[in-house]
Amino acid sequence: MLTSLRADTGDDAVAGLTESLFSRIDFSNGAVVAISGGSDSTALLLLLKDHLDRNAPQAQLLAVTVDHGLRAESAAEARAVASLCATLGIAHRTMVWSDAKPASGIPAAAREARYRLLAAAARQAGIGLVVTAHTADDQAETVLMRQARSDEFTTAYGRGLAGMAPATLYDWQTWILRPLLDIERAALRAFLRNRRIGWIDDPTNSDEHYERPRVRAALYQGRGSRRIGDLLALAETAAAARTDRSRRAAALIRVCATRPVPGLIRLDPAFPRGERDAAVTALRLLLATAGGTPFPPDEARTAALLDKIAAAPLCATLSRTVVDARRAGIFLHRERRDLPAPVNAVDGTIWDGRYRIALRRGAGSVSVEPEGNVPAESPTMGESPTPPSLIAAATAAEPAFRPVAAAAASPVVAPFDRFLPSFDLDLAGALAGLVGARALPELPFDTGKTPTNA
Ligand SMILES: Nc1ncnc2c1ncn2[C@@H]1O[C@H](COP(=O)(O)OP(=O)(O)OP(=O)(O)O)[C@@H](O)[C@H]1O
Repeated sequence: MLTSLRADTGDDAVAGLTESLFSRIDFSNGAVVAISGGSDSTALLLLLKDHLDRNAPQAQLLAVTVDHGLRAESAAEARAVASLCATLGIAHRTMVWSDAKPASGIPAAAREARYRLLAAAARQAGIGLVVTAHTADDQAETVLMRQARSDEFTTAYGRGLAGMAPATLYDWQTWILRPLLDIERAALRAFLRNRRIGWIDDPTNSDEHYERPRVRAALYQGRGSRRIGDLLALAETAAAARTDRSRRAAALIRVCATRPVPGLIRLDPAFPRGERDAAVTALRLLLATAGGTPFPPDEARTAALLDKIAAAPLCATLSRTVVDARRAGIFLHRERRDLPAPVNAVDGTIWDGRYRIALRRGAGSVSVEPEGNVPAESPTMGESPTPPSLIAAATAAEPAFRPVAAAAASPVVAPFDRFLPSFDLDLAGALAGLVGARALPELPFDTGKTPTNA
């Protein structure tokens, strides 16, 4: 639903608005505001500053600008933002994207770099929260772009049509919140004019060589607000459906999945008989987690696999994961093909998409490679013995360090480790519990209402 903010808004109305935007967010560990100097992020900075001054004056507020180095003016623009922040008494930092730029796919690479640098600035300041100024206009554009790409099936119940999540966990560590998703850009600009604050217009935002500006132009040809309101309503319905399906998939995993040994997941034979959409979603995410792939396998292929599993026995591979369905259960483990070659273990890096490496303090040179052949023993897991050949196959794909005690590997939930949208928090938590990954960091917002759409 669109929230209104009008040009003639007085202090009381702004206080009411900021209350509705920010009061469910816990700022006690501070916040980074991602500010490009454009209208949206400048307005966000002012609104949040107002809110914190009134409600949490001790909270640390840090404005961060990423200088992508893609336009001649970018460094000067970052300085202009720094100077605005100095006037407002807000700490500011510029992070420079200094890596070599790719020949194509610049917007995606810039976005990737932007989140990495924003999260790094937050981490270095001891802040766990980044706030961005994505607006209702941005959300409507996202839905239009995804509509243009998706097929009928995704359009009906698409993950994509839910648009941007109001919150995303980045690197399983830093929360990115988007509190302005219900507010139109025009309203934010009116607010800035009212306060006599200027902003920078980035010419890339209207460069129709890029997809988003083309979609933006098309959006306004269809008469702004009404169209945006319709697209937001569509996104809200899709988000609710997606969150619901994701929660049912999480419940299925909690009931049906266990981990007999590291690297091996066992599903109860009842799993394929769960609600179909939830079972397909659960299986997609389980396959990606077991195989260490950032994207889950295709929905249609996973649905076909689920049908075959129901008619076990079966041994098949999807998403680098062997699926072995037999009387004792349905077992998933990393396939042996294309495991990483022996390499030097680097602290904090991810091995095979599945494990985060932590070197022990003072460890010298450490190598990591797959465990390889192990003798098949036959431990008994409660009442149901796990087939020893499966334990051996799963263990063979586990990481082994040399020297053995110089490092440790902790499991990660591959499809959500980088970006976890709030729609899937419950599902990510169920997967983390299953594989023994680190628990999710505490939520800095109230999940009962927005910003999780839950
Ligand atoms: N260079 C940057 N430095 C810091 N944050 C940024 C930068 N670019 C974008 N962001 C953040 O991401 C949000 C969305 O980015 P996008 O490029 O879609 O914004 P925009 O429409 O240009 O918004 P704005 O008018 O605030 O620049 C911005 O509102 C801002 O919070």
